[in-house]
Amino acid sequence: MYIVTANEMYGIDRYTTEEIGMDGKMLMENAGRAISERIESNIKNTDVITVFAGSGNNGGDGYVIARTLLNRGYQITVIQVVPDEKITGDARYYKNLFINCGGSISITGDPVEIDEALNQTDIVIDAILGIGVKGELREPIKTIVDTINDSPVRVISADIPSGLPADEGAAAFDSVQADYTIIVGYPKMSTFLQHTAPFYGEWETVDIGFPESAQTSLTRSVWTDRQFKNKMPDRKKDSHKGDHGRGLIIGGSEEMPGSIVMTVRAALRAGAGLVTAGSVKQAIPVIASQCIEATNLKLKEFDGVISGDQSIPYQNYDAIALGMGLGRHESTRSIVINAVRQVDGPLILDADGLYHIQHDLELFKGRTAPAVITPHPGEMAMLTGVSVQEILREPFAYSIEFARMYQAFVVLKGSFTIVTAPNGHQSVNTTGNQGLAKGGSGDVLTGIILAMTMQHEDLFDALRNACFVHGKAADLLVSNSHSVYDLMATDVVEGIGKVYRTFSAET
Ligand SMILES: NC(=O)C1=CN([C@@H]2O[C@H](COP(=O)(O)OP(=O)(O)OC[C@H]3O[C@@H](n4cnc5c(N)ncnc54)[C@H](O)[C@@H]3O)[C@@H](O)[C@H]2O)[C@@H](O)CC1
Ligand SMILES: Nc1ncnc2c1ncn2[C@@H]1O[C@H](COP(=O)(O)OP(=O)(O)O)[C@@H](O)[C@H]1O
Ligand SMILES: [K+]
Repeated sequence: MYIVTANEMYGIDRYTTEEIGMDGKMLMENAGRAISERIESNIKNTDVITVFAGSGNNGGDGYVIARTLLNRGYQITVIQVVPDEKITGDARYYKNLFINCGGSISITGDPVEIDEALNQTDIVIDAILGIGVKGELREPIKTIVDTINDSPVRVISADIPSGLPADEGAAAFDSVQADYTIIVGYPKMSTFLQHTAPFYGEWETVDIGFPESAQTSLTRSVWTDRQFKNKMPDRKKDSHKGDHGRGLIIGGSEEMPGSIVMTVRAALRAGAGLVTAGSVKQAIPVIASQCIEATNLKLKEFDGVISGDQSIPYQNYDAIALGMGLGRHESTRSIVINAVRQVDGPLILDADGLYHIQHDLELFKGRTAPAVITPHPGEMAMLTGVSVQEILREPFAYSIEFARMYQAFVVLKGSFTIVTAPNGHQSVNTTGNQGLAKGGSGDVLTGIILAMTMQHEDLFDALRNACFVHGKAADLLVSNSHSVYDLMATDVVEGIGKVYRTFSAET
């Protein structure tokens, strides 16, 4: 499922009308009809419906919806929130059809009248503004949006909650708070931003007839159950442990042996053939007792942290993950710097590994093998020198800039994790829940990433599948045996098997 900006959506619209030759009116009729169908399956036939229609094509969709539901016997009226002369083009055409079918319209922006109407309404259809919104809401629309939000009525938004920007980057906005949004064609970027996603409520998309060829330039999408299943590699009956990857995980310190334990356990559960844990001598007994399937590599240490120059046979491993629980001692930096320089296979940097590399990012440019960074927004802010708020406001843009500049894969974690490839392609993970907002979840993800990197041919697929498994494990656990309160990172490791059993051909 592709994700679009407003400009990309207008481009698809233009292509469909100009190159394919489909009439714009037909697209609007298709949109209004498709939205009406979804509305019908979500309401009672006795519900009183008020459509709020604005001046643009979103208002036009509103008039198609109003006519369709009127003709199906619903009690429906339109409140047009702009003066009549603002309704032009296709919207004017559909307004006239609604009137010709006996529809009733009141033209008002008066909050008292609107409040009275809302008191007698069960369902609001929000067709005030679509993806064409610019800047702050003007009056009377701003007050109308506030009035709708203050009322307990159920709100269904057409395409996008009115006022909400389609794209990332907006610092402040006023928006209708929808209970349910029926998105035309493709989800917009704001569907997947932490601060804008909640305005959509539940959402789904409707197909209005855009041709497949309109999508060719799109490079951003949601990773779906089906894609996960298709891209999960088969395991041959005669395979041996070397076929499934030899991974090295470096991390841990005397005070933090737990995080590397979770990474190692997750890598093993996710299917790695062999895993070696490289750590300080004080952490090895903990790792060895918690992960008896792994082997251990004792690294030089000072004062309980990995320290100084090491001679690590990186060439013996198919992929390396580095950083969890390292600590931030100055003397630990050299292992990170040297790994970025020397590891000539896939290298995954996480947590304190990111801290140590922050002033030497240029080293990524000298690598011939891929690097993967797995920052949460705080770590991404540290790496890019901007605030966490700025990262959250434009996670797609910051990820792409980093990935292109340093030719690295970026896994920017969050409630919607965005995976970005060096060529700028981006994929959003929608699995996972707030039960994962706990120490250790990221360590588990890194272990899964390591295992997937060694099992997939394509690294972008590996990262997308890893994020999918991580979140889905949490989702399955929360819907069966756990809750978002008690879920722990170690449970997520045990949940990996549930995902494989549910989604993969190989059970
Ligand atoms: N291919 C497509 O893109 C299709 C789009 N359709 C609908 O068309 C919508 C986009 O239509 P438009 O481009 O006309 O955009 P809108 O329907 O969002 O309307 C834009 C108009 O709203 C007003 N406006 C903008 N910002 C405002 C603000 N801050 N305060 C008050 N008023 C403001 C302006 O008068 C502007 O011309 C989509 O969201 C969707 O609902 C559908 O009809 C079918 C096809
Ligand atoms: N509310 C949430 N919904 C979905 N996934 C979440 C949520 N909160 C956290 N996660 C996931 O949990 C992991 C947390 O990673 P991170 O912040 O590095 O944790 P830690 O360093 O404590 O292990 C990430 O994969 C993130 O995507
Ligand atoms: K809308």
